[in-house]
Amino acid sequence: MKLIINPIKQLKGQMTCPGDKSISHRAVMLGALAKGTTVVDNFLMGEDCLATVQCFKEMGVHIEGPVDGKLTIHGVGLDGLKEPARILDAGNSGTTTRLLLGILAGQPFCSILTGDDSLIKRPMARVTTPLTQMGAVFLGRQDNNLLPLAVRGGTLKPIEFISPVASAQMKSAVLLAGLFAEGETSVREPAISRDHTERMLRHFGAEVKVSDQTVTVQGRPRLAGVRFTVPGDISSAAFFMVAAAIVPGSEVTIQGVGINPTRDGILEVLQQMGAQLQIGNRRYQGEEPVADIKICGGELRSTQIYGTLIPRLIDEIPILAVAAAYAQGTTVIRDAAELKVKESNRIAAVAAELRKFGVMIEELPDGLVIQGGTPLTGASCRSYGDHRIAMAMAVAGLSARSQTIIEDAGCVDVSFPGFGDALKSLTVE
Ligand SMILES: O=C(O)C1=C[C@@H](OP(=O)(O)O)[C@@H](O)[C@H](O)C1
Ligand SMILES: C=C(OP(=O)(O)O)C(=O)O
Repeated sequence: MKLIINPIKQLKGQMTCPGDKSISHRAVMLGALAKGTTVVDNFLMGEDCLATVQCFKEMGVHIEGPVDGKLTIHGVGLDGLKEPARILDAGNSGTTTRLLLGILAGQPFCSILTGDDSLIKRPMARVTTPLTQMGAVFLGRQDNNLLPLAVRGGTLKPIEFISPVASAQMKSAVLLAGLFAEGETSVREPAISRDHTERMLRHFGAEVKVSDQTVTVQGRPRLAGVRFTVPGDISSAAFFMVAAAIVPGSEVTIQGVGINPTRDGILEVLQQMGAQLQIGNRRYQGEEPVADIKICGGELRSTQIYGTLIPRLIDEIPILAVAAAYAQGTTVIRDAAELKVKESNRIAAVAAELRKFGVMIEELPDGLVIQGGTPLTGASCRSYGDHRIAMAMAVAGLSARSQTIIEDAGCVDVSFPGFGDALKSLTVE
């Protein structure tokens, strides 16, 4: 599938974004491990979350839907998963893989997990190493670093894990494994990463303590099914926030966006860049804060993005690089080496594709330097099979001087099915 983007006059109107991807994955996982029924509304019907649903069905969990965003999970309890007869396929999803490895580590059975061409290149030793310390046995290429991975789980012992990277996937893998260990399992991070696992564990009835950068979970909790609505995904809203910000005269309101403080770095950065952004109607959906976000087009200025802000906006860096290309001055992004091990090497992909629009951009080992303010020409872009690169480059084309084409853009369905239609519905040509 190709996305063809013609320069537009304005973006105007109201929209909602699909459900949060991180929260949707966790809802399936904890719903399966709970006793009783969990009903989730606004579940993300993206390919990544559907892969998670399929993996749990393979382990004997009865799941209905998703139909129109409603998913019903008939939980089997902490000890109720069954040995899967088939290889579990996480598709393109790092979150499915790493969190599921944490759960598989605690199962008294054998399982094999694999994924697509991108996922089988992404590092997994970051989770298999602590999970091995807890007592799980893995077999995989490069010292248990690469999928496909075979897992023999079993009785686990709790650990105090000091994580070298601020990664919610690493933290969550160890905390989920900690559910199957007697006693307290803790994870200390160098900076705080998204805390959806911690919030949702509490919602299902687990005991979770947080102090500074350390999270502790008490093993063998009684998890009970819950009902909740998944907030709109701020990482999907990000494309429309930046689109509205860079196209003069635009005015877009995105309703029901998750604004969890461990995820809201983009709001801070866009405000620093001078974007006209209003956050209103703040409320809670379950354990998660949400709000309506209104954003209007105008002049942007460059900024610096680094340090503890990075984990709070890690998935928004490709689209923030597009905002930087339209901003006056030089934007510097540092401390983001993690971008090299996402669905693509996002530092290299953003640099290569924005150069095609005529943007002066330099790659750093851990970031990017972007010279903004020069008008962009249209470009013919690759997606690298990476949903966030495809959507970021589509947005870059909205205010360019000629047509932009994104090849191989079907990958947007990983996190944002209907992205193209949502864009069209707000476009004033
Ligand atoms: O836990 C999660 O749901 C996620 C954590 C982040 O990855 P890392 O933990 O690798 O930083 C993020 O990039 C990913 O899209 C989703
Ligand atoms: C990095 C991402 O996801 P995952 O790690 O789950 O593949 C993402 O959605 O940008």
